[in-house]
Amino acid sequence: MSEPVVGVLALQGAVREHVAMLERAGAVARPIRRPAELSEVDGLVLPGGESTAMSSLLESFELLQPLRERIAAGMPAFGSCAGMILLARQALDARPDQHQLDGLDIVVRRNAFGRQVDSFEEDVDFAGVHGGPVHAVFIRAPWVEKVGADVEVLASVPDEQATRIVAVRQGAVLATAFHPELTGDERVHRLFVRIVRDAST
Ligand SMILES: NC(=O)CC[C@H](N)C(=O)O
Repeated sequence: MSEPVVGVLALQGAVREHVAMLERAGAVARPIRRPAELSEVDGLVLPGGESTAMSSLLESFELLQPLRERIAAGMPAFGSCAGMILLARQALDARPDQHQLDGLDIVVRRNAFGRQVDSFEEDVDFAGVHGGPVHAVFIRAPWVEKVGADVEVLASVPDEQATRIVAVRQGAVLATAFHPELTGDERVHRLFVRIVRDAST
């Protein structure tokens, strides 16, 4: 297939950075705000930002249902930070009315590292990404507290109490608690573009 078309949910958050990284990773990237635009992409990135705000914007832009349906039908999706929270089946420490897209059989905890440190950076080994560890930028990041049987853990970091899961994949859905779009290293985006290509052929 030629270059896959990958949307970036553009309601709020780090949209431009993802667009730039996707283009470097060999995709045609498009900001997405309307259901009609969503139907034209082969995959979608849900950026970091604020999951509570994004959740209510998804509803007011009438994207919540179409997005749930496309993800359930197998559209590849990649969520970073707030995007990971939205893709999860359940989010702890979230507002009770926050919407979940249910694309990943995981339970995440919002702002989980935030109790000790708001933001930090760390080099993490990332399964499926070759050429050395990925420099991970965490900004009021969630961690993954529970994973279902079909979920692959791709990266973890040590915390004061335990090792915390910070990157996962289930089928064509990928998520990181950190922001690979902020580092100039497009290897995680390349992995996602490969997932999109494989799903479309
Ligand atoms: N950098 C981020 O995306 C932070 C996520 C934010 N803490 C939230 O709950 O949505």
